[in-house]
Amino acid sequence: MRIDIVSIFPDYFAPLDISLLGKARRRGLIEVHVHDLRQWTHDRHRTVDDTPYGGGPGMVMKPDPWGEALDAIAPGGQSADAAPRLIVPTPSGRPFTQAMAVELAAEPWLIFACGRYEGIDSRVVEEARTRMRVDEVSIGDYVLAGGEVAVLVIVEAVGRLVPGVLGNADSVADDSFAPGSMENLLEGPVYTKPPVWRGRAVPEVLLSGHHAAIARWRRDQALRRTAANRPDLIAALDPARLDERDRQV
Ligand SMILES: N#Cc1ccccc1Cn1ccc2ccc(-c3cc(N)[nH]n3)cc21
Repeated sequence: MRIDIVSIFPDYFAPLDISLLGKARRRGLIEVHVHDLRQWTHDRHRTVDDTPYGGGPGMVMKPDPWGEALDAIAPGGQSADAAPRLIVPTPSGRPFTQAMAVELAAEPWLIFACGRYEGIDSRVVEEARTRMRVDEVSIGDYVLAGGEVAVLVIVEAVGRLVPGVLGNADSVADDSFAPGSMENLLEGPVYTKPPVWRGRAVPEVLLSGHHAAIARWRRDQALRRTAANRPDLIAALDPARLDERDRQV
């Protein structure tokens, strides 16, 4: 997978050189190119923003630098061998979900546009749609100061799904919210050594070696945590998938 990221703060993406994604890059599983948008400005002040038409607070990112950046990064647009998918984080985008992460992990080439100020002139997305697939994506119902943090979130969620990046493929299949998984339940509690820590013992069942009982306990814990923190997910469960024991939890 190739990833291009365009931002006026390229240093935001230093974390992509470490940990899981850093290893994936060194192993050639993911190729990441970070670009400073200002390299496509031509004035002395390297201007990327201007006042909004129609008035209102703040500034808006000018279309010209973005148009030139996307032209330079994806000159072929939708040509056969280079079909990038442009992801534009915005508070007004479609919710980013695990299902979307799975979908994006199958793409050969993603380009991320990191807006700042009050956003990017809307004609940039409009024009990009004429030559590539574009997704405007929100990572949650809160407002960030720009798209960079959202891109780090998306790149991590997508990158870990790229085949070979995670050591143990099974852990991806067990992910909460994994599409096609039995149902959307939150992860239950996890434990490791020591068996007693500051007087707190690991639940006996996890030390029992009784796999059916362990699976049952884990499902109970997942149901309890989901009911407590995400009652909306419980409401969305298919009743047919809940057995008598589940209903008692
Ligand atoms: N746009 C906009 C905007 C609109 C109003 C106020 C502040 C901003 C700041 N901003 C500029 C770029 C940009 C990108 C993504 C987010 C973003 C995503 C999620 N899920 N929350 N925030 C915010 C971004």
